[in-house]
Amino acid sequence: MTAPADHRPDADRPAARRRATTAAADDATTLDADTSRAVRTRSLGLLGELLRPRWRPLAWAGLLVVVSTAGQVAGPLLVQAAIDTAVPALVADDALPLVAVGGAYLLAAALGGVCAGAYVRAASRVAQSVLLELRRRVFRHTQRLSLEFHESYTSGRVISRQTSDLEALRELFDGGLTGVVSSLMLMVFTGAALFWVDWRSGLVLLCALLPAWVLTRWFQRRSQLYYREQRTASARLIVKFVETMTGMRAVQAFRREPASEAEYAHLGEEYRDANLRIFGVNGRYQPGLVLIGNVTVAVALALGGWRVVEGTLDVGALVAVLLYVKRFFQPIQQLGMFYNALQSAVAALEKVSGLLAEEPTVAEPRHPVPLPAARGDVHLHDVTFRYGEGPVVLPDLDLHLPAGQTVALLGTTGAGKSTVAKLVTRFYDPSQGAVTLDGVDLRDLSTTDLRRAVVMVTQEAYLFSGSVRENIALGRPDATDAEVEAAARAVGVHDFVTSLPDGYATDVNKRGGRVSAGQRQLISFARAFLADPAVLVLDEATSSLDVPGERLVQEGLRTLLADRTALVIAHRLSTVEIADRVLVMEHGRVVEDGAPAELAAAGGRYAALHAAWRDSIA
Ligand SMILES: Nc1ncnc2c1ncn2[C@@H]1O[C@H](COP(=O)(O)OP(=O)(O)OP(=O)(O)O)[C@@H](O)[C@H]1O
Repeated sequence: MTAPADHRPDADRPAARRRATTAAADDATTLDADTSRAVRTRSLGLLGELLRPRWRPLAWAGLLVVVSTAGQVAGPLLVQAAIDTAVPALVADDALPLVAVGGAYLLAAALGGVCAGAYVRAASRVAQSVLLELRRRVFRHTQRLSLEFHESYTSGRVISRQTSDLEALRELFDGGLTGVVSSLMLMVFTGAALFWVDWRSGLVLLCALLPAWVLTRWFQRRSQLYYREQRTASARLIVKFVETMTGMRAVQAFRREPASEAEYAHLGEEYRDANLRIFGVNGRYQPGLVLIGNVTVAVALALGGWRVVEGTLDVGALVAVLLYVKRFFQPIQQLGMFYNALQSAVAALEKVSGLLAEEPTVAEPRHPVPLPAARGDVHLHDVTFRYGEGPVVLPDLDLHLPAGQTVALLGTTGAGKSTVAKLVTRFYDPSQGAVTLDGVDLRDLSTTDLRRAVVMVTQEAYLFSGSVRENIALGRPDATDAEVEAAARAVGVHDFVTSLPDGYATDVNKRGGRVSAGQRQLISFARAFLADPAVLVLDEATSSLDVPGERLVQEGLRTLLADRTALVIAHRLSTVEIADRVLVMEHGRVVEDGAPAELAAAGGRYAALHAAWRDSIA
């Protein structure tokens, strides 16, 4: 057995810092400078990782955008050449220069257009493949994360990572990003062409850049904050919606509809306000830029006109200058608009990269110890356990479950029964001590060996959409029809399945395929029976079944538990009676341990519980 300290993942990294930069930081709208930098580095790192293997198509897209921008920027230069050179030549009866300039104009426009189209197609292909990979990664990674993560990170938040955040990135990639790149390119080329035509007018443009820059910085700071707020508000809205819909039974049973509606409406208002703040800041930024652009055109016109009169600037050059100055501000406006999508996408990327940076707390061992055929000897060696930084739930528990024994676990609510189950199935690792299977620390087993050897059947007996057959074969998809049927027969659910409209092919979620709570449990027993683990952990359903239903489930259970180590969180007397051994827990400690008949006679807690059960049946 290895020392527990060796198994702690990320032991050298302060937990608080890790938490602050990963998914836990999601709800924060303001981050301190260090965290903000760490979040940015992480997002850029992710982006780099996604783009690096796609450098060839990216380089091709880059080439196309350069050619298309050059084609567009050539226009005013050709207009200048037409006015200052070709028209005077035509006046002197030489039409050739004008034909040449006209032809060049057409060629530049055609080249610009064709390359712009090709660029959009090339860039979108890269963008779509990046999105597809990100979508897959988020799904794969979320599935890999330990139960601890899923118990603390609500499903609504996971859903918004996969939906609205990836959607924000899609919006950016689809419309925005290609536009941002071509706009930036257009600005650089236009500025350079302006200096080329007349550097003095270029200086006028440079002066105008200062107020434009100040305005843009102001806009950036504001909108960054507002976009974070907007995304947080949107995630809260989704969380509330998902929670209400998944807990609909409780909502309706306790008539929580008005309260839920009020809370949802409040969150909706917060979301609306966050959006309004974004529009407010946009509404000031864009007209501000237009104003700066128009003032610059006016100044360039006045100065240029003056110099034309003086004879130091040609009319054609003045026209080209005005066209360039006007064109220079168009992409800035476009950038301003794209900035929204960019902000939204940056915030989304921060969150998605946070989720991807979460490490499974239950880590896969680097050098797993093989355990091809487990016997099922389970031992909790002096286990102490607490959830995260919370109070100690299990103080120093030493428990041995010999191979083949059926153990019923009883105790008051909150005593720690499910926690023991989660440790035996390694959904959590002990804070101190170790859990071993056939003498091997669970932390040293590969997930495949562990899940083959130890299976947990939970109260909910979750059925996935698909056929009954697929549901039974969940743990062994390669099982033959005969094996599936044999498992169903063994636990006594075969007759029920054959009575369904399409037998084993019936879709459990379709009409006619609806199954009762007891049948659902039997199907999940058949699933566990087929998986044939050495150790079975079962959280028995508390739902009361009718007497024939209960008898059926009980018989199924008896078959399922035979010949394997079983730990059953028992809620029924009949289950306890088929157990070889009963453990009664209280405040994380085992207070009674023995054969059911022995404990019933001993007059302790189990005896009292046993008597109460007997009375309730009588
Ligand atoms: N995910 C969790 N995070 C933090 N604390 C938890 C978590 N799950 C359980 N606890 C706490 O650990 C203690 C033991 O809980 P556990 O679920 O093991 O009890 P139990 O005996 O199975 O109770 P029940 O019969 O009600 O299911 C309780 O005090 C509970 O509040």
